[in-house]
Amino acid sequence: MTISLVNVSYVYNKNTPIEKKVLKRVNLEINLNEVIYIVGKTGSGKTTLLYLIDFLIKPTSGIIYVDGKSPYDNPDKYRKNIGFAFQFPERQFFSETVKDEITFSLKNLNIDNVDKRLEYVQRILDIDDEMLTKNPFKLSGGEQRRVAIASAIVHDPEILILDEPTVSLDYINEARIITFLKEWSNIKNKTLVIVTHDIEKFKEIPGKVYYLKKGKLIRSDSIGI
Ligand SMILES: Nc1ncnc2c1ncn2[C@@H]1O[C@H](COP(=O)(O)OP(=O)(O)OP(=O)(O)O)[C@@H](O)[C@H]1O
Repeated sequence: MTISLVNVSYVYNKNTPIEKKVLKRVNLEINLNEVIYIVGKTGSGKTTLLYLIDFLIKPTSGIIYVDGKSPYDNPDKYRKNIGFAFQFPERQFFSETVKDEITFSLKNLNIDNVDKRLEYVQRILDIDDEMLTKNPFKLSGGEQRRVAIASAIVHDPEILILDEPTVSLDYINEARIITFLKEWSNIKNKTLVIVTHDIEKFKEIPGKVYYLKKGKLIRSDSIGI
């Protein structure tokens, strides 16, 4: 799956006194097997850009294509191929147990092999059986982050989008996430889009780097390629 943004602009509260132009004529192509980093200061529009890439919002102007077609006629069809872990995991949780949280999308998308898929994400994200029985809202920050990512990848999407996956994690949890990302990015036909304000942390995972500055998306030197 290739996602293309062509001259995409985004304005919050357009034509009101609190209008805020966030993205200005952004061009970006996300191809299969790529790792893409989006870096920028706080408030530069990184999360807004991710919402556009997941078709959660529509551009104010410009066009988004998926494999040459508009995703907005049937966004769920295309979203099946995308996993999104938000910056604040507790805002994406809604289940009473970690197991229900992780397996929700499998039931929702009518995917079989629930046990196998669950086992896989438990292994790759270091989630033990005891954690499965816990309330996701009561986990530590590092555990919540792993559960959020597990929920985002359990249906085996092609594209994984992560908003600040390592922010406010201790060293051990950060290392776990980096190890997972290395493993996942090496799987064939997977694409990774990572928003971060700290690109240094990801230097072991080669990828293209883009900077968001004053609403413009600028290609920078790649890391590790
Ligand atoms: N729903 C909204 N309504 C109005 N303005 C918004 C809304 N969401 C975000 N903004 C504003 O748009 C700008 C970009 O926000 P965004 O969250 O995309 O930035 P960011 O780069 O992800 O920031 P951070 O690194 O702090 O998470 C900010 O100035 C923010 O205040």
